[in-house]
Parts: sequence; structure tokens; C-alpha cells
Amino acid sequence: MAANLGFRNAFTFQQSINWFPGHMTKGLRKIKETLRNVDLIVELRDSRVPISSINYEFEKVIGRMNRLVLLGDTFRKLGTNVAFSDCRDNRSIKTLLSSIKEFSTYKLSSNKKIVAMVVGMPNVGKSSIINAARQTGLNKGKAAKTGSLPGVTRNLSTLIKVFEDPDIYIYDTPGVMMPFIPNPINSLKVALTGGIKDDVADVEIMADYLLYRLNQFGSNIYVEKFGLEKPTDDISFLLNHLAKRIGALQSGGIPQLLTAANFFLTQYRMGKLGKFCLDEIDYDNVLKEIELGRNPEIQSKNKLRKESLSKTPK
Ligand SMILES: Nc1nc2c(ncn2[C@@H]2O[C@H](COP(=O)(O)OP(=O)(O)OP(=O)(O)O)[C@@H](O)[C@H]2O)c(=O)[nH]1
Repeated sequence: MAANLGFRNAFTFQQSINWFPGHMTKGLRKIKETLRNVDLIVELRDSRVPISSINYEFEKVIGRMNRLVLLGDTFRKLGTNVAFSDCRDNRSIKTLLSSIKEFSTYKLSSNKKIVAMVVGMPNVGKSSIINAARQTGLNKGKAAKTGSLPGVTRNLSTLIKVFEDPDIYIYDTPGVMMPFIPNPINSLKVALTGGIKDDVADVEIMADYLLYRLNQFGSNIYVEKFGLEKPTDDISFLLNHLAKRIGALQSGGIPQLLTAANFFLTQYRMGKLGKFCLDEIDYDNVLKEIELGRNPEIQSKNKLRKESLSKTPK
């Protein structure tokens, strides 16, 4: 932490960013209707926000079904049913396929096929992991549409076969946000990691929060990468500098700060400014925290609201 370098030690953000278009209501309903045909839920979360990306709407719908939680990143087994995964890493996908066999209710003695359903917030890599499983399991090409923006998958897919003997099929589902994210800072983190459409959020505030967190982490990558003399806590200074550096200037040489902010966010989302977990957890506690997300007690919106109000924004 770079707490005593004169940087801010708190970030104030009070209004939650919410994005819940109609296809998500429909998607959630379809997920619910289809659950009776599903042996196992594979829940994908963004490893940069493993707690902020817990969706309490899923908790209500999925309840206590068999579930494998994947944190999108390089594969690392964290516990019995929690793992990091990377759709670009073959080994990780092979382990996912064996985990699906292991954790589904399927028993090798039966002839039943295994049906899994991948759920998660938008843009966490659900469709990519299904395509990767199909590539690894059957050597077949893409079956699910992917894209770098949230909300590419808008409907529940038909069953996608990813493995043979035993036969494994997966449903792809539209990314679903919570209708209301009670903690504004959590909503900012989800938006920053690309889970909420940028035009719903304020890009310059996201850029400011990113700068605040990079400084908190004591990261100097942006300083070198952007040709700064030293770290700065001033987003206005940084965006003016970046706009000049990337040539984002209006007539008269006025810096285009929005373009600079978008550039800054893209660099972060591409992993070029380092990889940090934005949630306040350590990985020893991640299992416990994830389990907490499943505790029906914590699903009550009132309790969530109270919690969010009592927490100092980080
Ligand atoms: N670094 C990295 N990027 C990934 C991984 N999986 C997916 N991505 C990228 O994340 C973006 C979103 O991937 P999708 O598979 O479309 O995500 P989704 O969850 O299906 O998105 P929605 O359609 O919004 O529900 C794409 O740009 C992918 O290339 C991963 O394991 N590692």
C-alpha cells in the first residue's frame, strides 16, 4: 500500500451504478425454468472482483444446487468446489471437464447424460469457457457467441455438447446483473472490470477510481507505461497527460479527456496495468467469503442495504 505517499486513503462514491435491461429479467426466468433439467451449475466470477460479482439474484434462483464456482484466471484449485480457470489454458479446461463429472449428480453407472449450466454476471467469460470446453473436449469450433462488451449473449442457448463418453452438455446463459447493487463501490468495481455497459457508468469516475486503486496497491506500472515522472493522484492531470500522449486532441489542441479515460480503462481491462483483486479479501478467506454469498440469510436485500450503509467506502 502507498498510504503515506500523500495519496487519498478513501474514495467517495455514493450512487450505485445499476444496469438491468429486459433481456436479463427474461434470462433469469429462463434459467429458473430450465433448472429442473440441470445436474450442475458452473458459476463464473471475475477473479478481480470475486465478492462484488456475487449475484444475490442467482443465489435465490439457484439455491442449494450442486455448484462449481470458477474465478476467471489461470487455473488454481482453491478448494473442493472453487477454482480459478482460464479459457486459454488447455489444462485448466481439462480440469473443468473432470470437475463437471465429479461434481454433477451423474453417476458413471447410469446412462444419463450430464447437463451443466454456466451462469454469471455479464462479460465474465461464460461463452468463452463453453467454447474452450468444446474445443478441448470434442475438438470442435465455437458454438457460443463471445465479445469484449457485456451483454453479448441475450438468450439461454440450446444444449451445447462439449464432451463424449460420458456425454456432457452445457447451457450458456445471458449474463445477469443484480437489479440493484446495494454497495455503490461494488457497483463501481463491477463496472470497472467491464460487467456493466460503459455508457451506463461515468467513464471519468471509473478512471479516477482505477487511479486511486493503482496508487493504493503501490503500482508503478502506469507511471512507466504512460511516461510520467512520478505517480499522481490527480485524475485530471493524468487524463490531460494521456490525451496529449495518445494524440486525443480537439481543434485548438484541447485534450479529449473522455478518450483518454477510455484508453486508461482499456489498458487496465487488457491486463496491461497489472492484475489486482479489487475486493478487500485475501485468498485464504476467499472460500469463506464465497460460502457467505450462498448463505440464505445474507440474501435479504434489507440486510444487504444495511451492510452497505454501515461500510466505509473503500
Ligand atoms: N483474460 C481472459 N479473458 C477472457 C477469459 N474468458 C473470456 N475472456 C474475455 O472476456 C470477454 C467476455 O467473454 P464472453 O465469453 O463473451 O463473456 P460472457 O460472460 O459470455 O458475456 P455476456 O454475453 O455478457 O454474458 C471476451 O473479450 C473474452 O475474450 C479468460 O479466461 N481470461
